[in-house]
Amino acid sequence: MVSIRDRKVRVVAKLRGSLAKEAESSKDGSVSWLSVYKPKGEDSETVTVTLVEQSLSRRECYEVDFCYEQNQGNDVIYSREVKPLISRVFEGHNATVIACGARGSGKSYMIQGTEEELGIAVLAMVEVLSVAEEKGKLVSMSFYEIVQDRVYDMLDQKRQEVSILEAHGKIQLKGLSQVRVASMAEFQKLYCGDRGGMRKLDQKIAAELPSRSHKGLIIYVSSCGENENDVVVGKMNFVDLAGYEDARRKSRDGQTCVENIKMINKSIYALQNVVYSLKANEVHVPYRESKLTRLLQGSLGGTNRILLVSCLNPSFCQDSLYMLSLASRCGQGTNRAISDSTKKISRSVRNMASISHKSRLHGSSSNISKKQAVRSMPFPEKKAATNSSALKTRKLFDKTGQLKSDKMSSLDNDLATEHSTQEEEMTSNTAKQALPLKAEGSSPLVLQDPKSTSFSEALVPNSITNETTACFQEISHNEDGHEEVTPITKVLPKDKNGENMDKENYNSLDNQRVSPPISARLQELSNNLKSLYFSTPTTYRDTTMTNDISVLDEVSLTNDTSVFDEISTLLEPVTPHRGAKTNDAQEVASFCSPWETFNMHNSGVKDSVVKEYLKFLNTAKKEELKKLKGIGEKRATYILELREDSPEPFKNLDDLKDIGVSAKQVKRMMRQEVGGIFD
Ligand SMILES: Nc1ncnc2c1ncn2[C@@H]1O[C@H](COP(=O)(O)OP(=O)(O)OP(=O)(O)O)[C@@H](O)[C@H]1O
Repeated sequence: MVSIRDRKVRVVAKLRGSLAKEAESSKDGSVSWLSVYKPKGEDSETVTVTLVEQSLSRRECYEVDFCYEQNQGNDVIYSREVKPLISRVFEGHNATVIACGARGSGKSYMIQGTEEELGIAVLAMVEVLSVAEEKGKLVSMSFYEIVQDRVYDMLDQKRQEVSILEAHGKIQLKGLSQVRVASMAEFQKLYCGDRGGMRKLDQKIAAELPSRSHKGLIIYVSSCGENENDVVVGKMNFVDLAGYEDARRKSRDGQTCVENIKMINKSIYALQNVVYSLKANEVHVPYRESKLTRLLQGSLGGTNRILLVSCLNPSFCQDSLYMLSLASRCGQGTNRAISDSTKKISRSVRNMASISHKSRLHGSSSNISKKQAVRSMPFPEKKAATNSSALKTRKLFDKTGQLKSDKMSSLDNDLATEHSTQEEEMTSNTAKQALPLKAEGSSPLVLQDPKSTSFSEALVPNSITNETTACFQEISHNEDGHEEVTPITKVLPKDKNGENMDKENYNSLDNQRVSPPISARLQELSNNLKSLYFSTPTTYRDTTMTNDISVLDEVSLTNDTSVFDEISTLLEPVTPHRGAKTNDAQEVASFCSPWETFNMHNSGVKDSVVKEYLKFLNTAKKEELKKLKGIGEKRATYILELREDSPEPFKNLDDLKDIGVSAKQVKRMMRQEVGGIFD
C-alpha cells in the first residue's frame, strides 16, 4: 500500500487564524462553522471537515488528508508537508505546492508569510539553500504573476510577458527570468518585496490591471553542467492562487470585474482538473486549459508531487466551502466530499443532478455518523470555438470507480439524499463542478468532460432492482461559466443471464447520436424483413427464399431501369442490390452482412412480384388477363396474339411496350397490381 507521504497528490486544509475583529465577533476567536474530526489525532491519514452552521439547516462533510487548525502555524505545515518534498527535489523530482481558497482565506500568509511568521515557501528556501550548499548544488528562482490568463515576469523591471512554448515535449517559459540565489537575503529581496525601483512600476501596473492574480514562485536546484551551464536537477513550485469568488453572486451584487473573476475561476478549475486527472491516473490530463496548468505541466505528472492546501476562513464563507469541496474531490481522483443534510426536501430530477450525488459511508463519530460520499469532480471549462454545441461523450466509470460504486451501493439505501435549499443553491452556484446523477438505490456517478456543452454518462449498477442504469448528463455552461446538467437516465435491458444487453451501446453516447445502437438497427431490420416476408404471398415468399434471384440480372439489363427502380420503390424504399450473382441465398447470407442479405431478400421479393406478373401475362387466359387493371378486351386479345408468335413474349417490363403500354402506364399498372397483392 502506498504510504500517504508517497502519494503523488496530497490534499490538506488549513484554517486561517482569526483576525482581531473576527476574534471579537466570536466568543473565543475559534472557528464555529466547521468542525474537524481526526480519527487518529495528528497521525490521522484522513480527516473530516464538517460544516456545522446550525442556521443553514444542513451539514456537509469533506474528507481531506489532513486539516491544520488555527493554532498550527506555517512552520507546522512546512515541516509536515513541504520539507519531505525538498529531499525529493534534490533527487530529481519536482514538487508543486498550491494554495487555494476563497478571498482572504490566508493563502498568501501561508505561502509567502510575513515578517512575524515566515511562509512555507520562505522556509523551504532556507532548507533548499542549506542542502544545496551541502551537496554543491546551485539554487535559482523565478517569480511570476498570472493576470487574465497572461503570465508576467515579476523579476523583470518591465514585467515582461512570458510565453509558454513546448519544444520536444518540454515546456519552455520564454521571457521568464531565472535568477541565481545564494542567500536568504537575496531571496527575500526578490520574493518578499523591497524590489527597489520596481515599486513605482508595480503601482502603475496595479492601477492598470485587475488587482487579483495568481502568483507563482519556482525554486530551481541545479548542478553545474558543461560550459558552466546550469542543469536543473529538480524544481519546486509554490502557487498562491487568486481567491475564489462566486462570479454570479458578484454580478448580482452589481460588482464590476466579473469577467476577471470568471477568468480566475476558470484557471482555478483547470488546475483542479489537472490535479484530479493526475490523481485518477487519467490518460488525458487537461494541461492545455489554462496558462497556469501549461506553465506547471513539467512539474505535475510522473514522479512529481503535488500538495494542494485548501485555505479556510474562520468565519462562514460559502466560497471557502466550495473550494474545500473541490479540493476534497480531486484528492483521491474520486470524490470524497461527504454531505449529510438534516432537511428533507423533494426536488426535480434536474435538481437532483445539480446537487452532489450522495451515498452513505459509515461514520466514526457521533455528529458525522451519517455521511454521504459525494463522488463528482470538477471539470475544466473549455469554451468551444463557437457557441455551437460541440457534443462530446466520455465514458465515466473506470474500473476502480465501478467497483467502488458497487461497494457503495450495497450500503444502506434508505438514507435520504436530500439537501437544503442553501446547499442546492451552493452547488448550483458551483462553477465547473461536474455534477453527478443518482439513480435511486444506486451508487453515484463520476462524470467527465469539459466542453462548452458536453455529455457525460455512467453505468450505475442498482443493487435493488439488479438493473444497470445508464445515466447521461447533458452538461452545458451557462454564461457565468457554471455548468448546468440535464440528466437522462435509461434502464438497460438484460439478457437471460442478467447481463445488460445494450451496455456496450450506451458506453458511448456517440452511438446514440450518430446512429442508433446496433441492436436497435438489427431489430429494425429484422422487423422490416419479417413484415415484408409475412405480407408477401406464399408463392412469392417461396420463390424468394428458395429459388434463384437471377431475375435481378434480367431486370438490370432492361433499357429503362428507372422504371424498375420506381416500381421497386413503390414496393419498398430500399435500393435493390444488384451486385451479387448467386443462386444460393444461404451462401449469400454466409458471406454478406445481415444488411446485404436482407437487401437481397427484399429485392428478391420485389423481383418475384414482377416475375409473377410477367408470367401471368405469358400464361393467363383472356378472361383472367382482363381482371388485371389496365387490360381490357383489346389488350387481352393482343396479348394472346403475341403469345401465338412467341411462347414467352413478356420477358421483362419493357416488353409491355409491345402491347401499347407506356412506361408511365407500366408504373401505374404495377402500382395498382402490386398494391392489390400486398393489400
Ligand atoms: N494564520 C493567520 N493568522 C493571523 N492572521 C492571518 C493568518 N492568515 C492570514 N491572516 C490574515 O488574514 C488576512 C488575509 O490573508 P491573506 O492575504 O493571506 O489571504 P489570501 O487568501 O491570500 O487573500 P486573497 O485571496 O485576497 O489573496 C491578512 O490580513 C492576513 O494577515
